[in-house]
Amino acid sequence: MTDAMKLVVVGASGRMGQALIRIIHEAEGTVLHAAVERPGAAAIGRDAGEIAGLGPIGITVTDDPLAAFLAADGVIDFTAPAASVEFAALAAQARIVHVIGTTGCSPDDEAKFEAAGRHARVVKSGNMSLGVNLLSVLVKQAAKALDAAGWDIEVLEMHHKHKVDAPSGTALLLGDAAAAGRGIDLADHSVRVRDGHTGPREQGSIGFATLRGGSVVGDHSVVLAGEGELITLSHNALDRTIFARGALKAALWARDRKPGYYSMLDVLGLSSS
Ligand SMILES: NC(=O)C1=CN([C@@H]2O[C@H](COP(=O)(O)OP(=O)(O)OC[C@H]3O[C@@H](n4cnc5c(N)ncnc54)[C@H](O)[C@@H]3O)[C@@H](O)[C@H]2O)C=CC1
Ligand SMILES: O=C(O)C1=N[C@H](C(=O)O)C[C@H](O)C1
Repeated sequence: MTDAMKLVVVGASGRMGQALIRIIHEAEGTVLHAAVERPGAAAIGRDAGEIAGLGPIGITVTDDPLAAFLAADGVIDFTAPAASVEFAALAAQARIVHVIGTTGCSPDDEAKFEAAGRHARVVKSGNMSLGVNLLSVLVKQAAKALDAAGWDIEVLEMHHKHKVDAPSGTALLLGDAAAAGRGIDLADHSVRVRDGHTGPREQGSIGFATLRGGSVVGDHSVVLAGEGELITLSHNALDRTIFARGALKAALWARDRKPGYYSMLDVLGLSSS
């Protein structure tokens, strides 16, 4: 029997960090090896289980990621772009699995994650849930079937008031899926903001609309708007455990892979859809 996979949670006291600590605690096949926070964070020196609402589990939150990574099998990272870039270099150095859920990353950051995949097994996705990844396959099919002359594509999202990046990683993932279905590059066709006298909609563009408020975990819709009819493909996240479970699945999947840069579609066997 294989040993339980030893996982480090970085960003341990964040919303996702706490959800991950709880899920790892109850899951079979994984064990929490270490919990890491940024230097100066209030959680440093506290018990990770206490922070996640489990009661003490004997893992003290540290600000030394490399020491944690060197004796671990993988790291799960829902933090911030600059932190994830730093962790990617350390995970490559330690030759471990790096699951990255962080959103709002720049093209330059993405290039660094891909480079880290030469030594680490990196899995990155703007959304780790099964539902959103399946939705992206449906969006790609719909965008392919419905031509740009007759059908306009708009991506809508709403998140909690604490979210710092926009459009969400999921909205961009769904926009990418729509663009792939149309055989175009999202970067050349996206309209991320509209304000003032914008003129009529440009045919073939993919628009984004962002809402923020309250405690919404994550709602996404892709609207395909035709003459006299609308098709709406939607996903509503009701609980952060869907992302934490997906991240754990990704870590276990990546454990026996060769170094590389993978997506959640690879993990779920949907990459050729
Ligand atoms: N891909 C997915 O399925 C999902 C992605 N996310 C993304 O995950 C990220 C985190 O989201 P939340 O947990 O809601 O944010 P949060 O702000 O609650 O947590 C982030 C944590 O990372 C910590 N952190 C920042 N820099 C660090 C460093 N250098 N070392 C260690 N820890 C560091 C912060 O102190 C904080 O505790 C965001 O980018 C969010 O968009 C969130 C949910 C699902
Ligand atoms: O910040 C969040 O909360 C979420 N971020 C991800 C995103 O940017 O799409 C995934 C999920 O929607 C929650």
